[in-house]
Amino acid sequence: MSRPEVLVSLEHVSKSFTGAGGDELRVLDDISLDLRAGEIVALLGRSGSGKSTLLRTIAGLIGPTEGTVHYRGAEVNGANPGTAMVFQTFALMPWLTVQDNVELGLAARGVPPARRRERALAAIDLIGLDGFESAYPKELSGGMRQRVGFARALVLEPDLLLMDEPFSALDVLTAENLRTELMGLWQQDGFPTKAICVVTHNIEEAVLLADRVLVLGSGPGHLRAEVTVGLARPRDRKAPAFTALVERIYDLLTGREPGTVAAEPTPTATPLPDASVGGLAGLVEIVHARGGQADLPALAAELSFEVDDLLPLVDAAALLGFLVVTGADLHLTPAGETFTAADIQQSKKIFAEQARRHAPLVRTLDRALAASKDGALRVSFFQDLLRRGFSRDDSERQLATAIDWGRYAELFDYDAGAGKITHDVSHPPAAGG
Ligand SMILES: Nc1ncnc2c1ncn2[C@@H]1O[C@H](COP(=O)(O)OP(=O)(O)OP(=O)(O)O)[C@@H](O)[C@H]1O
Repeated sequence: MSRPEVLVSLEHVSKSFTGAGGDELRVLDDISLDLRAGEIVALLGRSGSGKSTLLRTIAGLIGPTEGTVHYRGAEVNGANPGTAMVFQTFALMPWLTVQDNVELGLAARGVPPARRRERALAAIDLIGLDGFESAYPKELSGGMRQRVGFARALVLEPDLLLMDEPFSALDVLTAENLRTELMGLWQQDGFPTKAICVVTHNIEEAVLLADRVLVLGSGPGHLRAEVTVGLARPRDRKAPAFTALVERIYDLLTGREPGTVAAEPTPTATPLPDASVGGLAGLVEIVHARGGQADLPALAAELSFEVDDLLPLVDAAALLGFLVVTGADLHLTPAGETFTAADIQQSKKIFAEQARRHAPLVRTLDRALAASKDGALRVSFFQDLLRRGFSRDDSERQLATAIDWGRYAELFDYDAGAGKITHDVSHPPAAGG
């Protein structure tokens, strides 16, 4: 059996933006992929991994810095004619009725008015907006507005429907409802699009919708793994095969990337997660309070946060050896247990020890200070070094995190006025680090 036709194909696509300081920020790195007729592909990754940039590149809304995008074999330069986009924030024209919003794209493509009207009515009907043709967006609930977003994209009958976190601005029930309806339509004959590519940072949503999940890694965004979801539709979130896949993808998102662990991790090879001491210690305490074990999605739901929001704290606690992450489960380690149970001075000592051992930038600063003549070093020295591996913003974030951690651990202090990192004289460094 021959494979379904390739609709859109990306070859060695990289994308860089020019940052605020004029420096180059690489957001996508060497991405190659094919999107084929008949499939739903989810692009899954953490915040900032470049998912939206990748989707906009597929749509031709932005051009790649390197590499090519092809639609049915023809190179795309400008808007990709085979795609239409559904946005997270609906992006409707508030001064136009539902009908006019849906017709807008057809007008831009030169479809005559009578045919426009006919096609818009069909799309409105398909997506369950019948009776709301003359309503204005402000009269509609979020769920209904996003239905307009879907109708406006589907009316164009794109080969490939692109969706950028289309359900994440909706409440949980509305989102679930719309997802289920969309999947119902997808399985019907006559659904006006051949393939769907959806951006999400929600693992369950990816497994619920997609035939293939492409997991993006960060810094810069790259394809980290591809997971095939061979489950029959409609899918049951509670089925063992479903939860097993979710667990596997959690491992891919939270685990270390193969090949990135150097013999002695360096500050650029092992960046510090963007987490304050207070934040990561709070997470360790919460896991401690739950008997040393917690399920990450359940914890996020309980705290009314997204899993994505908790990941930097999880990463930081795992880097420092306070938690171990297996799939979606967090387990307290003996070091985490002692850290939480100890008094403040003891906690600081444990933190200092773990940070020196496991947080490369903290270790680097600590060692450099120990070797300095007067126990003070210019922060710009480290900024310049970090710029070899990070953008300006990211190197500043790395230093801010290291300083926060080092201050708490009483390893060093920061004199912002002088722009110098200084040794915390009350606690001389341990010999050998
Ligand atoms: N036009 C732009 N100019 C400069 N930087 C940009 C631009 N667009 C995106 N970026 C940067 O590219 C990186 C990736 O952004 P992108 O929105 O693609 O990620 P994402 O994975 O979709 O994140 P999120 O889930 O938070 O939406 C970010 O660091 C972002 O600040």
